[in-house]
Amino acid sequence: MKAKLILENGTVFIGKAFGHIDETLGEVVFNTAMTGYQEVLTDPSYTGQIVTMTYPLIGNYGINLEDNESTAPKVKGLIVRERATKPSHWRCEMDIDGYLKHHRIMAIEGIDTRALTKIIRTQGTMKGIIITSEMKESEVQQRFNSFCNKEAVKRVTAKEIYNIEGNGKKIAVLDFGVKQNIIASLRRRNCNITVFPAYSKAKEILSINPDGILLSNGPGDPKDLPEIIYTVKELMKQKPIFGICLGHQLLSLALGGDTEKLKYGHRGCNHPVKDINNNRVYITSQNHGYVVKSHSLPEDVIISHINLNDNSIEGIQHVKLPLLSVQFHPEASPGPKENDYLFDRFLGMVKEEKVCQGITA
Ligand SMILES: NC(=O)CC[C@H](N)C(=O)O
Repeated sequence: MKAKLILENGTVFIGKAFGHIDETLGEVVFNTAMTGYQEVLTDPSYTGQIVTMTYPLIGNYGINLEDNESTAPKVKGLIVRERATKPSHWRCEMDIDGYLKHHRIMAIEGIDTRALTKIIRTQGTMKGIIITSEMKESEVQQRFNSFCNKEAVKRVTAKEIYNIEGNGKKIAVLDFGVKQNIIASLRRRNCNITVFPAYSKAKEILSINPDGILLSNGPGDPKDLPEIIYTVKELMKQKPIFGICLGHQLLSLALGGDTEKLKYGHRGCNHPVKDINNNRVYITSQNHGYVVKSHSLPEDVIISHINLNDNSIEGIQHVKLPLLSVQFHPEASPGPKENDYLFDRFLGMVKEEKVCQGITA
């Protein structure tokens, strides 16, 4: 069935609908990963967003149910150049069309994703709507005006506290939309994990007396979460903390820093980041639209990682307190696994090893 993608700036792309055929509205972003579409679809940080994959063929190895980053796709929609209709892989359990249909996610194929990406890159991230029937311009505008993603964390966080047994360090995970591979990375290190819903109070989290706290990734603007920033402020004086992506932004805000929206975000699997601690460059997996503002952090916070494409802040550490956070995804999924060492650095910090080296913020 013929479908249209209409952008907020008025550009119209014509393609063909697949997945769940309906109408969908979201913030249009692009991801440059060549593989890993399944992990992208199920990463809760994409809640409210329609993702364009810049790699031209998507779905060629199908979908397996083991590699998902959460129980269902979280994207608002998917845009591809070409959808593979005959996937081939020994772990393939279904094709992407069937998977999206099952979870009622709309997608569009046959789009010039290069042209679309160039628009986003030059004009910035904007809203978009995918429709299959005619819609008046005023109605499209109304849809755009109605879009709001402020409740995204509430939608994807755990509804209740749960525990995953382990005989290692006791780690409290604040779930803002946690990716499964963050949990798996802690499990591989035998941690005893307790996952808390995003709006849990500091007192509740501290009542289990964790050895360390992990602030997870998650969707939306960190500044929409003032209650959580307040909780982080209380926690950071008492326990070692590791923040990932949204968790890094929330920790930075709690420390007195500031965040801002990037023009078109960083989403992909090959972003070079320098770790100031060991002076090495790592290839990182990224998915964020906001970033910690340069020169906004207080003097006792140092920058531990920088992005070599645009020099933006990719990680921070506190000089006195055991606090560390990164903007990228050390758990990968999708992407290179070489940043996994950061989980060890965090657990080292929990064991009171010193990790403070960096440049003044
Ligand atoms: N992956 C994440 O945690 C994303 C953080 C935040 N929602 C952003 O877009 O910047």
